[in-house]
Amino acid sequence: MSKTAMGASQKDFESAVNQMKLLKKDPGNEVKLKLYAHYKQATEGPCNTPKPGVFDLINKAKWDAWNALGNLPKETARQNYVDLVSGLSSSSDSSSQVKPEADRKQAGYETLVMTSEDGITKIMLNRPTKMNALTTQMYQEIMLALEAASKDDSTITVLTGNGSYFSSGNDLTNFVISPDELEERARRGAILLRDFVGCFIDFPKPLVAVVNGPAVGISVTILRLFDLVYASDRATFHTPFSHLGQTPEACSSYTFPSLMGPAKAAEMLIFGKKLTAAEACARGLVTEVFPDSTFQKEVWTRLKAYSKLPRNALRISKQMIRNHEKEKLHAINAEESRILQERWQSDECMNAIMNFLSRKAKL
Ligand SMILES: CCCC/C=C/CC(=O)SCCNC(=O)CCNC(=O)[C@H](O)C(C)(C)COP(=O)(O)OP(=O)(O)OC[C@H]1O[C@@H](n2cnc3c(N)ncnc32)[C@H](O)[C@@H]1OP(=O)(O)O
Repeated sequence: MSKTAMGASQKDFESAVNQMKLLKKDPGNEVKLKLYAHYKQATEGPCNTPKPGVFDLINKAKWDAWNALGNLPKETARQNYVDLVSGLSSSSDSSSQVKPEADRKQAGYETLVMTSEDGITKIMLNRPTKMNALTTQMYQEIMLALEAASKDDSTITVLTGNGSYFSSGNDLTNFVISPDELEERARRGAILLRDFVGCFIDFPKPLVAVVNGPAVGISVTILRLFDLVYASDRATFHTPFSHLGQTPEACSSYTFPSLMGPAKAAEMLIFGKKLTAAEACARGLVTEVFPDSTFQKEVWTRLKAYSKLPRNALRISKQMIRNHEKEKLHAINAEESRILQERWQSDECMNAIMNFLSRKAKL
């Protein structure tokens, strides 16, 4: 089965299983349980063995982890297992099997492609088979990439997506955890979210979103923290937070009403109305919409011209526009992250995510 059609192939999976055997550093119990659960789900399907007794602690923890995956499809479990091992291998010295040159991403990023050319640093989300859904690793890599871009000698920084989507938002498998991990994971998720959004609030240079296709969730709300948002006319903008038992993030509870008025913001953030690119442009979320057939050519020509403008003048002007709001945005970001930490532990949220994972619900 090809990787493009169904995520990780059986060969990728077997290679990940072999890679695990070579791992020298113990990844810790939490990760080992997650690997175990996804391995069992990928090879045997949903957990249907009797629950071990309460004193059989190790086997009970393993059973809980596997059982928590519910009806997660085998293919998804296989892909998650491969993603997990790939994350471990990249941070371990046993990642001895160096990838072939052509396959290696620049500067050690696993989930992004980062390039710098003509005064423009481009950060491209690179999980096209998963619609660029944002994993924990990806949030971390984006923060690292932004940090590097803020210090390099480029004039403009661009975020875009590889493939048909800009991004489908938070990777819902981030929530695939056993119930006893939930509180701690929600706490860590809130810190990750606050730090991630904080990097955008503080980013010192002109930041441009090249929205190549549909955007969902946090990949929409974060756009108001960019200086320019160029969208293909194929792009859509969807924030289905209530459907997921969740609430707005990336300061959108403040920035969207101030941008488009509370009534239009409510339509998106409370009721999950999906906007076309033209509608998003009319509401001020998008700077300009281009026909998909000429999108890349027109946008990059424009950006290359902008990148020749005096670097410091651009940076200082951006900071003058943004500095008034910065403190307020950080406070809102902290509050939204705190509220989401609670939401992620709610039945409403867990049910919505299990429905997506078991393919009962899609946007
Ligand atoms: C720590 C910080 C937390 C910040 C919180 C942010 C909140 C949000 O971002 S909420 C938004 C969450 N996103 C979603 O609810 C989108 C869920 N995805 C979908 O509804 C659909 O996948 C789609 C409408 C985006 C695309 O549908 P389509 O039929 O075209 O393609 P699929 O076959 O569904 O997708 C291909 C492949 O990609 C996987 N995938 C896509 N999006 C996600 C996602 N957000 N999380 C996890 N996985 C996703 C999908 O499962 C498919 O995988 P398989 O091929 O392995 O089945």
